[in-house]
Order: sequence, then structure tokens, then C-alpha cells
Amino acid sequence: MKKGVCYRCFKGNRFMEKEACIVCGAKYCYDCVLRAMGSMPEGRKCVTCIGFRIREARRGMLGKCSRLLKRLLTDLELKRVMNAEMLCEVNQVPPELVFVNGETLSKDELFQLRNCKYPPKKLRPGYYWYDKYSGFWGKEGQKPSQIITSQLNVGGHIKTNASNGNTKVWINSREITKEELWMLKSAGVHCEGKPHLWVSEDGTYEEEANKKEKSKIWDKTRTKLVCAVLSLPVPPGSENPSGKDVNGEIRDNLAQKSIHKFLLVGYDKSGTSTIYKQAKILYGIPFSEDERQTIKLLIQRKLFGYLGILLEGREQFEEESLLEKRKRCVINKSGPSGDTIQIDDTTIYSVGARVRAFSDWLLQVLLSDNLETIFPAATCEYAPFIEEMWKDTAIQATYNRRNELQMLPRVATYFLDRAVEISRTDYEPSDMDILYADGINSSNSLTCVDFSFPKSTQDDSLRIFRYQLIRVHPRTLGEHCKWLDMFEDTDIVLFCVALTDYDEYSVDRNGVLTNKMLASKELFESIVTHPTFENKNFLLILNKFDLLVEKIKQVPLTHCEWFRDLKPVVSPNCHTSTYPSLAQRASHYIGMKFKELFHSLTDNKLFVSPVIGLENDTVDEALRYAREIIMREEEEEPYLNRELFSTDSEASSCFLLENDLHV
Ligand SMILES: Nc1nc2c(ncn2[C@@H]2O[C@H](COP(=O)(O)OP(=O)(O)OP(=O)(O)O)[C@@H](O)[C@H]2O)c(=O)[nH]1
Ligand SMILES: [Mg+2]
Repeated sequence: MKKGVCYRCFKGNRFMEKEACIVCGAKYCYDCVLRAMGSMPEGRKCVTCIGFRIREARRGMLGKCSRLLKRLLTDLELKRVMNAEMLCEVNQVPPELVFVNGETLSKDELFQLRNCKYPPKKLRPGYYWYDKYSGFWGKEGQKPSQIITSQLNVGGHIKTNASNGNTKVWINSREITKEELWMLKSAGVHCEGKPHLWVSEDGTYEEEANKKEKSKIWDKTRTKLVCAVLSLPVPPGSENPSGKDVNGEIRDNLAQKSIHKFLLVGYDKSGTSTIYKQAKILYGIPFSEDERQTIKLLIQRKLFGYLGILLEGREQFEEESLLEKRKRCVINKSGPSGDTIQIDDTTIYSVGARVRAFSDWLLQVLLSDNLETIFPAATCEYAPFIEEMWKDTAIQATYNRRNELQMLPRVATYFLDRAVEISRTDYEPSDMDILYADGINSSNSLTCVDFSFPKSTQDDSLRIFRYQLIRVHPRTLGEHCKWLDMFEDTDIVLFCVALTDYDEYSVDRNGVLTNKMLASKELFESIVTHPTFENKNFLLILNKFDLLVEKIKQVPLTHCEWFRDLKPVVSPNCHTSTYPSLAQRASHYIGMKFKELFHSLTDNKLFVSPVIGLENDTVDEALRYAREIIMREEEEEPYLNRELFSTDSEASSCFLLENDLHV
């Protein structure tokens, strides 16, 4: 038979729409389907195949009707056929092909398994293990994939090596996998001394030796997040059941096998959460209601803080202007005419009693560090005051001089411009507001989001891959990054550095004032040399490029001792229009330093991408670049060399101009 033709009329070609028999795979054209398949009492099967088992490879298609069938049948008929296909006896997984704890199932056992409250998802013929006490369920030799109903009488006894664990920690007599051990540690379970734990279906656990019942494993949101990141299940019906969204983001655990993982990490304030939020906005992953609420309060709190700074500024301006007036008055009095001039007590910076009272109250609250405690009640009570205050000419005059207020951060203008709207109870932060607000949610340490890149016209690949961006704060990684193991299956590490860190300082764990670029370098070194990350791909994200543009004009890179070897050479072509700017050259140099460091530590090549976290296209570019790096490795496709920095340090240094870099 010619390939692609209808099995009944032998007409058509492979592009023609056809319906296939779920038993023998014969395909029929629109005109022949009903003649070949009849009334379909067992779903889509040739009449001669009725009563036969389906082909296992087609199990995933059961109940998923085609467009052709939709056109051919009425809604009611379609429903009947699809139901029959999914539910009729002969189409079910044959019990003798399902092994649980090494024993095949009987018909009754399979029935029990399929009809319990939380049955295994996508049950196929194969070898599984099942822990009766906790309900853990998984494929033989693998970590658990699901927690199903416990206490079912199916299969044999669980074996200690069922999941092929080698951790010397046992749960209900099964030696657990590495991932489960990390999960237990994140839940605060003591795992030292080869413990045997008894875990019940709701997650309460006790040590075999010490029968005292402990708290539940999955009580903490953090544990659930860890489970999501490690593709481990959580009990069904718990707050964030596996398979449903954790933090509104993680999708089906089973689908995570084919996911590519990006681990985003960087020193404090390097911009990782901004990049994380930007990715969510870029790839259309909505912020959960929880996140929005937390961010809303955060923005409102910050707004009150900014207003406090404005009010302090107003007082200062008022004092200054009064002083100024007095001075003028003294001059006038002692002037040649000797006339006295009426002094007007009010200056443009003075306010009425109500605004003054509110101002006093707010400054008091800020001074006593009590802002957190008055929220969210403050929004209901004080929103009308904010409106009144904002309209006040003295406040507006102060706002016009905001550049003189050193304490007011740059981002404040973005929020203060809409102070009245933001202070209201019904304020809903926009995606932009969320991006500009500092922070993601209260558990600011580990967050992850599933996404896929929207197909662009330049993409020649037809496959759509899923990605997971995991943002982790260095604090979460613990001393010497000991928790990095948890991210073993990361495909690429995105290490974020704030380009502006070279002249900034922070106090480290031992109370020592450290240059932030050096602290960032140290973190980079510990991650790069961590045994888990041997031979991993690394993409260095050089963030805050926009701020570097301004800073580099004021402070030379050599401020940081790591950059003291900067040997600028005057470029012969420095006056052409293609000549890079000072900031470009500086970020280039920083990239080079990290590349050299990386090469000396790993013998591998570091990829680099400059980014402005607050601008979506640069973040998109960096994440797509990360994808390319992974793809190149996986598919060995011709690599699109979009690398932004040359690897040749000799050539690059001639871009550095002596005067420009203040050396
Ligand atoms: N101008 C500018 N500001 C940025 C950029 N990236 C981040 N920021 C700001 O820098 C600050 C710190 O950024 P975050 O994203 O919170 O940094 P982080 O890595 O999450 O650091 P932690 O807050 O310590 O967790 C925030 O106020 C951001 O708005 C950027 O490219 N340009
Ligand atoms: Mg932050």
C-alpha cells in the first residue's frame, strides 16, 4: 500500500487528515471512518479490532478526540465514544503488566488502585514501587513521583532498594534518594546517624529509635518549594498539592522531566529578583494573588517611607527659608531708610495644622521603625490624608526639589508620582510596579517559575521546550554553598553581578566591611568550584549597566583592588562612531576579569551577557542566550555566535583609554 493513503479507499496522501485505530493503527479518511469503525462501542477501533487490547504506545491518546471526529459526530455522540474509549474494560491497562513492589497485580488490585481517592497518574504497564504507609509511589529505581492514597492492599512488600537510594537514611524501610534527603533537611528533619524514619500519609514523622512524634514534613512553604524545584511530590490535598501550582507557578511534576533548568544566583542586591520578575512579565506568567498582595503592601510601605523623606525635606527647606527671610529682614531693618518691614511667618514650605500633624505622626512612626506594624491598617486610615498632603503646595514645592534629598532613592519618583493612587486601599499594582518594587515575596530566598519562550519568526526549531528559572539567594545556600547540591540537575547557572558594585561596600557575616565586587567574586568562586557544578555551563550576567554609565564618569574602576591591574592602552581608532563608550569598555573589562578567573578555576569558557534588569529586551536576550548555550550542547547545532565579549584579552584591552578610566 502506498504510504499515507487511507487504509480503506487507498486514496489521499500523508497530509490528508485521518483517524487512526487505537489497536492496529490503521488510518482512515473522513469518508471512510464510520464505515471502518462503525458505532465505536470501544472507541476508535476498526470493527475487526473490537474486543482487542489497545496498542500501549497509544494510551496517551485515549479520550483525546481529533478534529476530524469532531466534524463527523454530534457533540453527544462524540462524548459517548470518548467515554467508552477511556472507560471500557478491554481498553484498561492489563493488570498482569503492572508490577508493584515486584509483584504483578490482580484484576481486583488494579481496580483498587485505579479507583482510590488519589490514584497514580497516567498509569501504564511497567514496574513501580509503593510505600503503603506514606502513599509514596514511583517507578522502580527512581525517586517518588507522586503520593497516592495510602494503605492500599496492592503488590508485594516494598524493598529497601526500591528507589535506588544510597543516602543511609530510610523512610518506612526504603533507603531514600538524594533529593528526598535534601527535602527532609529543608524541613528541618535531623538526618544524621543513619536514621530510620516512619512517615505517615499526612507527613507526620517519627524516628524508629525515638518514637516521639515530630511535626509534619510538608508544613513549611519552603519545603513545598524545595519539592517543586526537585520534582518531588507533596501529599495530595495539602495546601499546594503536587501537580498543581506551587506559588502559582510549578506545573505538573511529571512534565518536569523534559524541563531545562536555569539557576539564577548572585550577591546581595545584584538584581536577581528583578531579572526573575522581568522573566515572568516577559513570558506571560502572571503573578499569583499572594505575590500581588505582598508586593502591594510592600509598595505602600515604601511609599510611606518616601513620603517621610519628603516631609523631612520640607521641614529642612522651611527652616532654611525662614532663616533666609530673617536674614533679609535684618538687612532691611539696618538699611538706609530704617523702615521696619512686616515679616510674613509663612513661607512656601510651611503647611497647615492637619498636614503638620500627619507629618509629625509619620515621622514618629518612621523614626521608631514601626512602619511594618501599622500596615495594612494604615492604608485605610491615612489614604485621605495622603491625598490632602500631596495637594499641598509646600509638599509639591519640596517634591520639585527632590534631587536635593539624598535619602530619596531614584526609584521613589516612579512611585511618588502616583502617591495618591498607590496609597488607596483599592490600589492594584501593575506589572511595572511589581518590577520596580524591591522584593518578590516574604520568602525571598527561593523562587521558581516555569516558562517557555514565545515562538519568534527567527526560531527555526519547531520544538517547544519548557524552562524553569530558579532564583536562589546566597543566604539560602548556606556556608560554603553547601546546599548547592540541591540544584544538581541545573542546565546552566546564571551568575548575576551588579556592575556598580566596584565602589560599594557591605558588611559581611563576620562584621567586616567588604567591597561588594570582591564579595561577588568570592561567591562566584565558591559556586564555580563546587563539585556539584563541575563542567556546568555558566553565563555571567553583568547587570545595572545603566547605572554604570553614570558611575564610571565619577569613580574609576581601579577603586576596586581587583581591577588595579587595568592597563589602559590608547586605541588608535578611538574617535570613530563604532568606538564603544566608557561604560561599555568598563563592563567589557569586568567581563574579562571574570572570564579569566573562570578559566583559571575550571579550564572552561565563561559566557557573558550585559543586562539592564529593568529593561525587558536585555533580560530576554540574556535568557535566550542561555537557551542557545544549552541547545548547542544538546543538539550540537551550528552555534550562533552572539557572544558579546571577545575571549581574546589582548585584543580587548586596547579599547581602554587612559583618561577615560581615571587611572
Ligand atoms: N537602574 C537599575 N536598577 C536595577 C537594575 N537591576 C536591579 N535594579 C535595582 O537594584 C535593586 C536590587 O535589585 P534586586 O533585584 O532586588 O536584587 P536581588 O539580587 O534580589 O538582591 P536581594 O534584594 O539582596 O535579594 C532594586 O532596587 C532594583 O530595582 C538595573 O539593571 N538598573
Ligand atoms: Mg531584592
